Amino acid sequence: MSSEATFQTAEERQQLFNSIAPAYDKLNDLLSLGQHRVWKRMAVTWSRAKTGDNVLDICCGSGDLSFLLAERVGLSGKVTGLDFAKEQLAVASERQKAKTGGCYNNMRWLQGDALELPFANEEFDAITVGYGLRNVSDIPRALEEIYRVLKPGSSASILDFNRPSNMFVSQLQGWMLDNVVVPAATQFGLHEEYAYLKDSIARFPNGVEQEMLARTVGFSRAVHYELAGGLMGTLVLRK
Ligand SMILES: C/C(=C\Cc1cc(O)c2ccccc2c1O)CCC[C@H](C)CCC[C@H](C)CCCC(C)C
Ligand SMILES: C[S@@+](CC[C@H](N)C(=O)[O-])C[C@H]1O[C@@H](n2cnc3c(N)ncnc32)[C@H](O)[C@@H]1O
Repeated sequence: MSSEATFQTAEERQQLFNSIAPAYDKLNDLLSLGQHRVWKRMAVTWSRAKTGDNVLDICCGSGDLSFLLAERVGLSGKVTGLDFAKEQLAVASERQKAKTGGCYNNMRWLQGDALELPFANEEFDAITVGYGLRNVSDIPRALEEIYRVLKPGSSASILDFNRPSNMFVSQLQGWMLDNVVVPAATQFGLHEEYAYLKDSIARFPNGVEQEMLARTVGFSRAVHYELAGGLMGTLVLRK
C-alpha cells in the first residue's frame, strides 16, 4: 500500500502513536539533534502561561510541553495533558514519576479526544498543542474546541511542521524525511509510521491558511511564525 493511503482514520492514527510511544522521544532527540526541545520551549512561551494558571496541553503525547508548562505555572498552577493514545500517556506518567520538583505534582493525564474536549467553556488560562493539529482528523473542529475551552483574552500556541512556501526549503524538508528520518525510524521497525510524516505535512494547511481558519473560528488574533528556516512553525492565537 502506498504511504498516501496509510493512517487516514483517527483509529489508525491512535494506533500509530501507541506503536511509536516507546521510541518517540529518543527519535525526536536524535532526528532533530535536540532542536525540537527549543521549538517546544518557544511554543510554551508564546502560550503566555504564567504562575498559578490552569493550563491545557492538547495532544500531549509523552508530555514534553506539559512538563514545560508545569515549570511555568509552578506549585500554585495546574496542568492537564490530554491525548487519545494510552501508550503515550503511560510514557508521560512514567516520566512524571521520575521528575523531582513540586511543580510536577500538579499535573494530570487524561485520555480523551481533541475534537470533543471533556472540559467546560472558558476553563483554561493557556493552551498548547505540540505536533498535534496536523494529526487530528478535523482541524477546524479542533480549533473550535480550543476556542471554546480557552478563557477570553488568553492564548493558545500550536507548534507543528510547516509546509514551506520556499521551494528549496520544501525540497530540503522532503529530502531529510526520505533520506534521514524514515531510514532511521526503519531501524526501530517504524518505517510506515514515519513515512506518514511527509504526506501529513503535504496535506497540512500552510501558515496563512491556518491563520484564516483560526479567525473564522473566532480568534481575535492569529499569527503563524516560521521556525528552523521554515521547517517548523507555530500558530499563536488570542481569544
Ligand atoms: C518533535 C518533532 C516531531 C514530532 C512528530 C510528529 C508527528 O506527527 C509524527 C508522526 C509520525 C511519526 C513521528 C512523528 C513525530 O515524531 C520534530 C522533530 C523530530 C522529527 C521526526 C525530525 C524532523 C527532521 C526535520 C525535517 C529536520 C530537522 C532539522 C534540524 C535543525 C536538525
Ligand atoms: C506527534 S505527537 C505530539 C506529542 C507531543 N505534543 C510532542 O510535542 O511531542 C501527536 C500526538 O497527538 C495525539 N493525537 C492525535 N489526534 C488526537 C486526537 N484527536 N485527540 C487526542 N490526541 C490526539 C497522538 O496520540 C499523539 O500522542
